[in-house]
Amino acid sequence: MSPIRRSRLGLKSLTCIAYHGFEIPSNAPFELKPSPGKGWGAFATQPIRKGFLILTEKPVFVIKKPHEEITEGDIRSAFARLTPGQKKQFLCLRDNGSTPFTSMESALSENSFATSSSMASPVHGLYLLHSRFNHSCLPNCEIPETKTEAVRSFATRDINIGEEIRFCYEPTFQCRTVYERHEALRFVCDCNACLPGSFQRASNMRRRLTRGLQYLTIGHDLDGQNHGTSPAIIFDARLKAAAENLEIPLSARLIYNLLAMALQEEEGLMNDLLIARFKPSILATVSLFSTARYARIARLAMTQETWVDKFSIASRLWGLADRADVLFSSNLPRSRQLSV
Ligand SMILES: C[S@@+](CC[C@H](N)C(=O)[O-])C[C@H]1O[C@@H](n2cnc3c(N)ncnc32)[C@H](O)[C@@H]1O
Repeated sequence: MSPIRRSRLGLKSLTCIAYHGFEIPSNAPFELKPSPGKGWGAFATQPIRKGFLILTEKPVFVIKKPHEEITEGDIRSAFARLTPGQKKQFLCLRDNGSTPFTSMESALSENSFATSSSMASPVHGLYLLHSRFNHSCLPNCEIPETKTEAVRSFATRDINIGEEIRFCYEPTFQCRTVYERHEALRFVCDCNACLPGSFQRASNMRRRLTRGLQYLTIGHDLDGQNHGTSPAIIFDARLKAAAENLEIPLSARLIYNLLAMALQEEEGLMNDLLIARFKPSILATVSLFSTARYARIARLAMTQETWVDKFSIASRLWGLADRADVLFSSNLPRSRQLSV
């Protein structure tokens, strides 16, 4: 049989065994192989310590356009500029490790990352290796947003040899129930938070609560909008209005922030990247207390080892009004940056 055949993309495609031809850096701590029920995936070939940089990867090509404006023609032009070796690897891409993609657009959307968080200059890059990482709602790896074209993955906990390396495809999933996650993913994830059982039930509750706590502290929902009743996140109309007007008192704001962190810790989602993202705003809230005794309690809370303990100490502030509350809510642009 000839190794060359016409693919459904209308391009000459190699009959390659999916992904065997991909060039993995010799020091990369993983291999690509089939992952039961998930096509192919990346599996640790050595123990990977928490915080370890797993892979830095440059894109095969980038397209500087919003995702919805990228056309088949844009991708064909980018493809035409590739080296023969890169073309060969691109043509080895398979939909979930099995069938050839039906269009260049679907090949790109399954294998790309948006690398610019700026709405003004969106960039989509095609990444052969990171696109092999499967999803988990309880991941052991994270690929932080980046403004550079190279994307990097980090271990968010220790990963054992032979364990699959998986990241969460959508950051808002920490606030979404299993039903909402599967609807967005369009496949059924098999992690502990998704499999029916007591962990899943507790997980749904934690994630729903985290979403509500975020609404209370940022003043809007995950999509940046204030929501009426559908879906109802905050049922108490006065509390909801206070959140949207950023009138939640400092004491409650700190408690909500710490409870959200404690819930993520309990869920198994806590990691150094998450702490780096949220701790500065929590410390900023702590620094705003002007009543000496409240400020002392807030600082004491932050010295505790776990987020549950931090929350537990901060709860002593519940219902207490600080002199800085008014200042805080009248300083909207600044206070919007101070929440989880
Ligand atoms: C970017 S690809 C990941 C690599 C892919 N498994 C492969 O063989 O090339 C994304 C696709 O992998 C599959 N997938 C990823 N995570 C999964 C999971 N947790 N459960 C089931 N399928 C998953 C889905 O079909 C998804 O559309």
